[in-house]
Amino acid sequence: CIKKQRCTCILLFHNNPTCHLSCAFRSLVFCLVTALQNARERTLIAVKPDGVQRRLVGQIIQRFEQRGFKLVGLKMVQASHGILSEHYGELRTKPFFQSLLTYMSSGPVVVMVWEGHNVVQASRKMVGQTNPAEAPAGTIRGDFSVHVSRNVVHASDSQEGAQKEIQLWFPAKDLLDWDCCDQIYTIEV
Ligand SMILES: Nc1ncnc2c1ncn2[C@@H]1O[C@H](COP(=O)(O)OP(=O)(O)OP(=O)(O)O)[C@@H](O)[C@H]1O
Ligand SMILES: Nc1nc2c(ncn2[C@H]2C[C@H](O)[C@@H](COP(=O)(O)OP(=O)(O)O)O2)c(=O)[nH]1
Ligand SMILES: [Mg+2]
Repeated sequence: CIKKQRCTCILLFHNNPTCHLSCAFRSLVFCLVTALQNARERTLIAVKPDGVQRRLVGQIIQRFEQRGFKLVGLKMVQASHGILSEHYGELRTKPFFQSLLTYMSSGPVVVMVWEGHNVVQASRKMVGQTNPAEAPAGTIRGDFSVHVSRNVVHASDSQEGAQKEIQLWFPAKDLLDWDCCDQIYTIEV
């Protein structure tokens, strides 16, 4: 007698009070689990070589922290063409693909995994359009960049993409599950 659709649980009442109670309990558990899963959504953010060279790492991290997201993985790496070709596999046929790899491997990148409610979509909005000329002021690209080939930061563009990119850049053991003491003040669980 429970119909589940995402977190919307509809109870269809009938005459058996025991079953009614157990249904209510199950739907409550389902809602809690769904809320926790949403809160654990993760995305991959990378400060590209131009962002590192221009000492923008701190300001970029600060934007994600102050929005209320939780940092669960962080490293600085000199990325190889191998990992970058996989990361940008969908752009393989684009005319700028080789120059993109050259630019992305030209210096260190700071790669991060951020966690939180709706983090994939929210971070795309915080980052702004691919072409900084179209990115509004207030977004990272809109505030810190002028040209599409030097747009400072990467953000996963879907939950599926985020999962693949996180697996590509981080072994699971390097991602930390930790309790944020302010979590109850940033989402409703
Ligand atoms: N026309 C272009 N000229 C130069 N570089 C480009 C161009 N279009 C895209 N790029 C580079 O390729 C990257 C990947 O392009 P994509 O279409 O995935 O944009 P994005 O998703 O906004 O960026 P990213 O994947 O790095 O977050 C861009 O971030 C940018 O660095
Ligand atoms: N040089 C050059 N680079 C480009 C062009 N289009 C995209 N890129 C680069 C910048 C992007 O951040 C990166 C990845 O492209 P994307 O995944 O389509 O965009 P985005 O996810 O970074 O917003 O590739 C492009 O037209 N020319
Ligand atoms: Mg992209």
